Amino acid sequence: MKFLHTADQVRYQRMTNAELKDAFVMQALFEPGQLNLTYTDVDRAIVGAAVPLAKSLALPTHKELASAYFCERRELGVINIGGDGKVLVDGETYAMTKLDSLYVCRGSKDIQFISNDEKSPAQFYLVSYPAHRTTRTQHVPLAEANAVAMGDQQSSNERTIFQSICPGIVDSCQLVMGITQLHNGSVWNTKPPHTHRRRTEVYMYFDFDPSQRVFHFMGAPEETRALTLAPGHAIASPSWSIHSGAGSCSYSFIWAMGGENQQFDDMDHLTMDQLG
Ligand SMILES: O=C(O)C(=O)C[C@H](O)C(=O)CO
Ligand SMILES: [Zn+2]
Repeated sequence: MKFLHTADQVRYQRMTNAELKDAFVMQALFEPGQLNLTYTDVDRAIVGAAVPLAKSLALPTHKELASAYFCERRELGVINIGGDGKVLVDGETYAMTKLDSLYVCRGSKDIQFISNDEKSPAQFYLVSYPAHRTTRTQHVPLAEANAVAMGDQQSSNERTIFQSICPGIVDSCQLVMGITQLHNGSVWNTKPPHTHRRRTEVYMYFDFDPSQRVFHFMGAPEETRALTLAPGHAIASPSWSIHSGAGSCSYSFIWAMGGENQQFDDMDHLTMDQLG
C-alpha cells in the first residue's frame, strides 16, 4: 500500500506543479492484473483500483490497518469503469457492468474482483473510509442512482451528476460517492466551484482520450493552482480546497466524500470572480 501525505494550506502555495502532483495526485491506480491502494490523510480515505485479468483479485488487509481483514472497521465503495465483471463479497456475487456501483459494508471479510473477459477487463475503482457501524452491502446500477441535471451549454458545463452511494439509496457511514458525466461539448465540472469544511473529497477522471487532459483547479479560493490530469488519475481535495476542472474535451469523473456529514448540497459556494 502507498501513502499520500497532502500538503497544508500554507505549504502548497510555494510548491511546483511536480511537487503538488506528488502531494495530491494518485497516478498509477489502474494496472492490468493488479490491485493498487493508496492510504491518504484526507479523512483516512483509501483510494485504489483493481483490474483483474484471467485470475480474480482479492482485497487484502495491510499491516497499517492492523485489522484481520480490510473491511473489519471500514466501508468500501466500488464503481466499475471498464468491461463487465463481478464482485464477490463473502460468497455473494454482484454482477457489475460499466458504471455500476457497489457499497460493501463494514464486517465483510472476503472481497474478490473478477473480469468476465480478460480482453476487456473490468476496472474497479475503490474508495474506502473508516466505518463506525455495520449496515448492508448493496449493488446500485446506474439507472437506480439519483440523476441530477446541472449547468448549461452556454456555460460549457452541462453535466449529469449520478449520486449512487448516498443517503436515500444506500445506508453508508461516511461514504458518499457517484459519477459526473460531462455532456458532449461541455468541459467544466463543479462550476461554480465550492469548498465544504465538513468533508474532504477525491475526484478520479476517466472516459477521455489519453492524449487529452483535465486542468483540475485546487487550492484555497484566493490562491488556486491548476494540475493537468490524465484518465485514471485521482486527486485528493482537503476540506480547505476547491475542486473543479476544465477539460480539453468532455469526460467523466467519480467523486467520493467522507467527513462529518453526508449532505451532498452542504457546500460553501463561490463565484468565478472570487477565485484568485
Ligand atoms: O460537477 C459537479 O458539480 C460535481 O460533480 C460536484 C461534485 O460532486 C462535488 O464536488 C460534490 O461535493
Ligand atoms: Zn465537493
